[in-house]
Amino acid sequence: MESRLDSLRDEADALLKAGQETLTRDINESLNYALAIAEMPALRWYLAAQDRPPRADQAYSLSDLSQLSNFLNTLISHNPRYTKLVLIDNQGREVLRAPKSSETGPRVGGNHHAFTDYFEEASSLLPRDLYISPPGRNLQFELLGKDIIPVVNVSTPVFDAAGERRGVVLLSLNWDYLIIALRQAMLLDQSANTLLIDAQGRWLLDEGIPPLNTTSFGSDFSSLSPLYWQALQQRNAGHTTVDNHLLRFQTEDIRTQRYRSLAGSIFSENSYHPWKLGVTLPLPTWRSLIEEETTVLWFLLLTYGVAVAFGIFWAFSSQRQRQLRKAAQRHAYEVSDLYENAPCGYHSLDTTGRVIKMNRTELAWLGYSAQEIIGQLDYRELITPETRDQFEKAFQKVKNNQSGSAECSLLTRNGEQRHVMIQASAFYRNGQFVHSRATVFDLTERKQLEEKLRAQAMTDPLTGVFNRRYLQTQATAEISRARRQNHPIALIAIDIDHFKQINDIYGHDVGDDVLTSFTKIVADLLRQEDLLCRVGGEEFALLLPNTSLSHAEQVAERIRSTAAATSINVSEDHSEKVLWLTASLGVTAILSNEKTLKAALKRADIGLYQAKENGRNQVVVNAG
Ligand SMILES: Nc1nc2c(ncn2[C@@H]2O[C@H](COP(=O)(O)OP(=O)(O)OP(=O)(O)O)[C@@H](O)[C@H]2O)c(=O)[nH]1
Repeated sequence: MESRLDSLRDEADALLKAGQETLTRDINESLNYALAIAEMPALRWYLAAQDRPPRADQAYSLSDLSQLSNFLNTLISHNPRYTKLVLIDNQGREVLRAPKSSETGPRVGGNHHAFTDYFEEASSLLPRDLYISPPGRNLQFELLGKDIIPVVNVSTPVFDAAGERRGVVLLSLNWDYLIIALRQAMLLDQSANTLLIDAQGRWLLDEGIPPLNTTSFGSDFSSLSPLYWQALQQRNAGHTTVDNHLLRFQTEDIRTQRYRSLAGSIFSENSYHPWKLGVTLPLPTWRSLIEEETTVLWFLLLTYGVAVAFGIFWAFSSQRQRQLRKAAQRHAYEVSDLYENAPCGYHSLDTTGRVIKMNRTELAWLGYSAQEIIGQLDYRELITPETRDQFEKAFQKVKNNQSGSAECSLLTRNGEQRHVMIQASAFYRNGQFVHSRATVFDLTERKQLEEKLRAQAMTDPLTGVFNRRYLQTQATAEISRARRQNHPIALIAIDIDHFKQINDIYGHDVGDDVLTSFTKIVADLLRQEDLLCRVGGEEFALLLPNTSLSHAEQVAERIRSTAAATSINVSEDHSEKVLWLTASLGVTAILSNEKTLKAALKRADIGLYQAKENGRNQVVVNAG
């Protein structure tokens, strides 16, 4: 926009300059024309001849004068710039007029030119001085063809060769012709409008300018358009903005400015000068700029398109970036959550074994906070001394960039132990061990389950005492220990008497209750190291480590007597019953040469059989 304004100013300068030159050139030419005519010798002589008859020795004959008249007639008739040429004598009488046939101008007869401004002014001027009348003033209109046109009268005095004043030459300029030339010179741009206003604010052109299109020559422009008038009055020349137009104007005084000829002084009426010559150009708007410059339009459209495309791309890409960022955050959170809250423990140790990282799960197992462990403790301090060796071996392997695993027991803060499996590998960088990466599986529950299963496999589910299988496994160990320690070891076989009757009378469930109660009666009589096992339906075997045969007999007798003296409460069909029962027992010692229980069991069974045979509720020792 700024550059368009600059170029608009340049354009206005150029147009104004063209107008100035046309105006100056045309007026100058007219002035020179008038001077040249006034100095024609034939014309001087012709004027002088008006006062006295020509002498025979005169250089010019009457026919010459006729030729002069024809010459001037032809000159003016063929030059549309002038409407007439008039020679006036010192008395103001018209002595010659061209064109002869012209009916233009006020018909001044007699010496009536004597009272005109052009005659009065020129009559007092020196040779080569000129007078210019204001355009179209008073009687300065002429009928040309069918139009009444304004004229400017240019007059200059005529002197003869002796320097005697002989009259005045009047040349009338066709003002329309002059301003058409002016406007043509300034109409290079269709949107440009020309202004020419005299010092009184009179419009000197034939047409107005928008919006004062109806203005015509002689209108009082100062009151029709005060805005323009005010702007023109403020300075002699310059640029200004009026009514969305750029106005470039210049003060023109044809009496003084740029007049290049042999003329002397130029006179005119002061109140009509100087004129203001100007040009207006509409100020550019964005719309006009775009209309003028389709490239600008395309550029703007392109810029707009690129901006919109970039905006859309940016919106999509930032949305995509947000989605990616969110996905990355979610992923990071999931990874962190997986690490921290996995069902197994994770930790990393530096080369010395110090904990540098540990997840929440393992911290929870151990009962410590991260601050208490990370960077503070050697992992070895968390392992029971019994399993520390296994850890150490595995850790050395890991430091050598191999994978290592160890089953260890961890010591928790509250003194419990957690049996774990640690599997680890190394994080190496540039061939250097940086830290270990270990996964810790808690085997405590599995261990407990294993023990439970093992215990179940060794236990009689009804009575809770050991079963036959356990007796056989454990007996071997006990026998070997007894032999090692040279301690006696004894075995008692126990069988409840007439148990079948209990089942038959009270039912199998009551039989089960009786079995359980009997077991408790026996177990309560035993030491911790004694091993009571249910080896059959109502048969029990009792292994007594560090017990002699005689002592075993005492134990057997105590069992028998207690069982016989202890009532057993059972319920049958919602009624309570009290039962009494007895048991038969066979006692034997495990001999020092026996490695298994087999023979001893047989002996004890024989003793038991004898007890049954002897009437039941008794103890029989079978020493073997
Ligand atoms: N309720 C119950 N009965 C059992 C169980 N195991 C075995 N019995 C029963 O115990 C009874 C054992 O009977 P027998 O071998 O004839 O011996 P008894 O009746 O005790 O006679 P003696 O041993 O000769 O005094 C059988 O009826 C078995 O069915 C058990 O787990 N529960």
